[in-house]
Amino acid sequence: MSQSNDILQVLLTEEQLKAKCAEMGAQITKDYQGKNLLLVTVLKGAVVYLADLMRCIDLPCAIDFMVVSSYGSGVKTSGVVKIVKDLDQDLSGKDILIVEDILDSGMTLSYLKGLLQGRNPASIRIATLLDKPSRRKVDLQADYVGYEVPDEFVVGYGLDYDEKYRNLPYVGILKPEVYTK
Ligand SMILES: O=P(O)(O)OC[C@H]1O[C@H](OP(=O)(O)OP(=O)(O)O)[C@H](O)[C@@H]1O
Ligand code: HPA
Ligand SMILES: [Mg+2]
Repeated sequence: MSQSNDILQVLLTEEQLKAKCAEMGAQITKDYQGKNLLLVTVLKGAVVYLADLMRCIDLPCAIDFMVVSSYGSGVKTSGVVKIVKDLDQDLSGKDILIVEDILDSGMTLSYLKGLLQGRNPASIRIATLLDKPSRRKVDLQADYVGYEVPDEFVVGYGLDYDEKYRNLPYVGILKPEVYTK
């Protein structure tokens, strides 16, 4: 059965996502000239965005990954951010750009930013493809934002519900009956 049957509405098409990566990549390329850029990506959701964004950054840059989880198999944050896998390197002197798929309650990123800040990087910023400001629980803003999304649970382009839908090429609103039944 096609996963598209569970989608209420397509919010962002493949073409829009591609254009946004090009736009954000060009801005990051401008801003990080002469810097020691390290893209820190939060698995698993942000992996699709990273793969597209990094190819639009025309600069030498390294990548590294963390696994952090607070949603488990639900649609609401547990509020407890768990580090499942940490970075493999020292951050001193590096210009860190945290790459995320979505900034929702902000619990994940505020925890992560604080943690990495304590490791003495040269700078630290956040790039998020999606921003859902209506759900924010902590005062946090990203430095680079792709699109603002409404207060709906969205999936696709890396974002999951219960580990499904990550491979949809677009971002769509999940039908509520999928997670209320
Ligand atoms: O702003 P918040 O409310 O903290 O939500 C954002 C986080 O939630 C999702 O991750 P999740 O914990 O579902 O892990 P996943 O990336 O493996 O899907 C998403 O990828 C962000 O990392
Ligand atoms: O809307 C969402 N969709 C998928 N994962 C998420 N993690 C936080 N918000 C969301
Ligand atoms: Mg998730």
